Amino acid sequence: MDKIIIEGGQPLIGDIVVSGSKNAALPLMTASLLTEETLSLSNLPQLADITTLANLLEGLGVTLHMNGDAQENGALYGRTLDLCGGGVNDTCAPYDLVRKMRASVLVLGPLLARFGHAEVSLPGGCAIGTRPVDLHLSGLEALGAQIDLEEGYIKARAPKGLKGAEIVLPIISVGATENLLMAASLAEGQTRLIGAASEPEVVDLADCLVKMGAKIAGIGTSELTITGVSRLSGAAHRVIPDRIEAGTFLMAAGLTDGDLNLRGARADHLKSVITLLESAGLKIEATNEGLRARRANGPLQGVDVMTEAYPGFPTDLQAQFMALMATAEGASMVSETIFENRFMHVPELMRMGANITVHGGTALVRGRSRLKGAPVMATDLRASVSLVIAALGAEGQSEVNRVYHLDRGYERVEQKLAACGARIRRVPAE
Ligand SMILES: CC(=O)N[C@H]1[C@@H](OP(=O)(O)OP(=O)(O)OC[C@H]2O[C@@H](n3ccc(=O)[nH]c3=O)[C@H](O)[C@@H]2O)O[C@H](CO)[C@@H](O)[C@@H]1O
Ligand SMILES: C=C(OP(=O)(O)O)C(=O)O
Repeated sequence: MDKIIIEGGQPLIGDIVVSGSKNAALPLMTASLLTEETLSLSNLPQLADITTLANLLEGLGVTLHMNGDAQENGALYGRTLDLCGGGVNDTCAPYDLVRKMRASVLVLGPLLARFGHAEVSLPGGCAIGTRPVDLHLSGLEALGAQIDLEEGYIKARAPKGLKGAEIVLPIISVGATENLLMAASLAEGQTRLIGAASEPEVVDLADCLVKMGAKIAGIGTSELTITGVSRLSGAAHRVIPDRIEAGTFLMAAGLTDGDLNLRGARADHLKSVITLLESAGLKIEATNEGLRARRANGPLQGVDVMTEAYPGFPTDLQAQFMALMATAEGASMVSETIFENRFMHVPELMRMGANITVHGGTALVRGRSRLKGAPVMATDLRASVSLVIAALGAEGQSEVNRVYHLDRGYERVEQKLAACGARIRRVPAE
């Protein structure tokens, strides 16, 4: 397995172009199953998760054609992917592909709505929590689907098609909202989705569905009204910039006492993050190109945070924020309310000298002036990057193992950081 070696202590100074959002791109790709025409997605990041989903869609019969905007070391970036669902001839998403990535479950709604049947492997538990899909399933049942769980597979049928209904989501779920939004777009009649997620990635999907001919009201709010149509068409859509990648680099600027220009970062998607980082002592300015981040003056201060659904502080930035707080003056309470097992970066940060005590879903971080480099193990995507940015600010050398997690969600991360002065290199597996 590849590992990353980092010599810490260099301030990150320079420009970073923010990539297209992984969590927007994945549901958008599954929307190609809703139509026999071509969906063209630009600004697609090059990531392991995108490849996994592309393989899954190709297995179902979607034809894929990739064009790149820029090339580096033979790979294409800022790519445009044309997906044509005209030849879909299989409605089964097998375990081998679904287990690699939970977002695969997003093929369920579109397949069921368009073909009247689908079989999708249950994604199973994963590192950050149990992550059930009960809300996806009960929502589809409300739309008239019959669902059975057999041999680890979700077997869904709607031989007479889906019918609009009122669905109340008791927990805000990004994935359930996306699955139900896609399914309801091709259902007969009107669906009201109450308690819907309003994350920018959900909005991006809804915007694309509207371009494809869907009728959706309330986009960006917690109540979506979808009037089903009998068919959707192709469309061209640009994936939004990755707010989680941008937020990660904002924190990296703070951790290394650097000065970063994040080209393409959208302040409107990062309001709660910017407010929190400013109260911790970062100066974040909107520029013509995106966001500029550096320390305001002096050391960072400990501040408390609680993860929440959008527009609250995102769980996908909790690990990175904890790394930042590990070197702030004073203490910080970090409360994780979305996933029950998302503190796996804690023992690894402690190997670097962080002082953290965990009680249930809350971690008390007592800051110290500097962390020390150490060999650490990446356990999930955001935990991995928290270790990378902690190592960039630490004294001495760190070795981050199991970086395949990082490759799921951060495009060319070593190149982007090295271009801003980081001493970082990847050691490929032997
Ligand atoms: C590919 C993608 O976009 N992943 C993001 C998506 O994941 P994902 O869509 O899986 O996350 P959800 O918003 O669905 O999960 C939120 C909470 O709802 C619970 N839940 C969810 C569905 C369900 O049927 N039953 C249930 O109980 C989950 O266990 C969790 O506690 O949103 C999360 C929350 O912002 C992010 O951390 C992930 O990065
Ligand atoms: C948890 C994440 O992704 P996924 O939902 O695909 O596991 C993430 O992007 O941080």
